Amino acid sequence: MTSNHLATELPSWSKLQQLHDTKGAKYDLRQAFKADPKRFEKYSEQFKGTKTDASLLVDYSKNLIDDEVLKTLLDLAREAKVEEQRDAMYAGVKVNSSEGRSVLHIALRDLPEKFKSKAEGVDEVKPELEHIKAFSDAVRSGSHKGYSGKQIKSIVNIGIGGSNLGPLMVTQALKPYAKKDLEAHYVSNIDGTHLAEALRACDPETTVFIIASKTFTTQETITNANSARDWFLKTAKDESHISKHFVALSTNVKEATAFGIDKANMFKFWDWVGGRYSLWSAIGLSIAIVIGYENFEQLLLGAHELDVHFKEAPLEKNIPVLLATIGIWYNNFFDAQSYAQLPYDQYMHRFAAYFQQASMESLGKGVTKNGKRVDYQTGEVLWGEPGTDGQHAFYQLIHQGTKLIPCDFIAPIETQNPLGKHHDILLSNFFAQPEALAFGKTAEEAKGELSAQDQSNDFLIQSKIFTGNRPTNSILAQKITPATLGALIALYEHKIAVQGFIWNVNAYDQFGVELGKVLAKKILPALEAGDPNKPGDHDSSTSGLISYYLKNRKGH
Ligand SMILES: O=P(O)(O)OC[C@H]1O[C@@H](O)[C@H](O)[C@@H](O)[C@@H]1O
Repeated sequence: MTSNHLATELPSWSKLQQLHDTKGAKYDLRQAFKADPKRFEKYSEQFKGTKTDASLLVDYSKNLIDDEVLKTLLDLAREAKVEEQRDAMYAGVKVNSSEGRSVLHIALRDLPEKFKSKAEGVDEVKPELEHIKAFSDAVRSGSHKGYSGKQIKSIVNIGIGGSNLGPLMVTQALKPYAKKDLEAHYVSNIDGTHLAEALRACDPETTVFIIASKTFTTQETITNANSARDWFLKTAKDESHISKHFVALSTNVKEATAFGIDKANMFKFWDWVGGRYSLWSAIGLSIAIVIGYENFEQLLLGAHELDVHFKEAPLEKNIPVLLATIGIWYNNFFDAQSYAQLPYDQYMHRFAAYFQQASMESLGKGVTKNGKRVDYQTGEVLWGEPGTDGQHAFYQLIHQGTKLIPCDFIAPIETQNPLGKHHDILLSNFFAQPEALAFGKTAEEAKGELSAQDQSNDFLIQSKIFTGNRPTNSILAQKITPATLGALIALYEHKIAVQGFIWNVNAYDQFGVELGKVLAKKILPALEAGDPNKPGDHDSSTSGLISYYLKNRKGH
């Protein structure tokens, strides 16, 4: 299923522009809620797993939308053939056209084999899960021992981008499910500090290194893995001990073998698993080790149930489609420059960082799948920090700044750590912030709060006005369990897919990360040679910086 369109050519695009100009820009949420007491019921959806405890309530009523806007957004989705593109993706059609690959992270979690996706390797998913189960069980139970017979106490996942952010985010978000006597470290940065700090906390006799790299050629990961091996061999001495302490997660068996990893210690996945969608694959091995295979399976099943919802719910009730199209409403018609994910759950502190890669690497594209340059905005700039920390840092700008920043607020109903009044206080903030953003404070109200003397102080009155009409979605999860987290991640993955379908960009390649890598490889020899007078052939700025670095570096 290919589509040829520029989003601006779809009939509903100009209608949305009109709707924005005639009423969207002036939309008043106070009036909208007053006019329709059932607005919350109308503009909210519940998602409940049937075989898992996944449970989400998504309230999108505090958006600058009415029935006509919503209908037109969904018309836009239909005109862009979102449903057909989704079905093609699920079936295994090579929708990643530039790389000639299917996009089948949904197949990794299709444990009930509902979608019958077709691609080479789909039938290997379950045996590979068995492999993950066997290894994670062995590490957790202590039956997998280090070379000197001791039980494994630490794992170090060495990987970057999609081979790091997913497992890191999930193991943090699900920390209450983690095995207590096992430390997990995640090393991604080429900055030696990252590895050095992790190794300081490890003992070579009781550490397993997980080298996670789809391609197994990524400079940071291979360099870190080599340094980890050197560190290990300094104590272990004998290379034959490596097999008990190093495993590889990769699609590239050849490179992993060349690195010295035993076939039995390789966990494979397939080219139809994009790096930023890979936590469900062997890349999730560290998740299975940390929270146990049964919980890992719940994560997969929760995501699968959301996959079923995305596939089967009519667009009007389809949560990823609703969030995606409402996002487009602001991104393309209100010129919103960014979008914030604000989890009110301390364990989810890497959630926005994870979706920064998933969303921005997927949708940061300027050409359509047919090679036409787009004449509209694509990927949202995604950012966020957990509440309430964010409130005391950057919310001022969201409330009263000049930029429109649509936000998603996410919170669990049940906390993992009941502690006095804490959770109610946290949730009171979770409820209050979207309320304040939507309804603001008028000049009259601001004036009413001032002393008689200050009521004529226009600066004070103006400064205390909250314009309101700042849009938010509020997502309440019952509890951040493995299945609910799986569903939540899948929800946002599909939001990305829908936006990609509508903007008609390939959300599954990443050519934009290449150029900098190539230039760094050209620069490295000059740094190694160390002659400040020979920085290489560059512009005066780059040469000047390299020379300055070479002149001033010490202790090299
Ligand atoms: O897993 P690999 O092959 O080492 O790749 C890691 C990351 O490498 C980056 O260059 C890519 O942009 C990411 O998409 C990817 O996740």
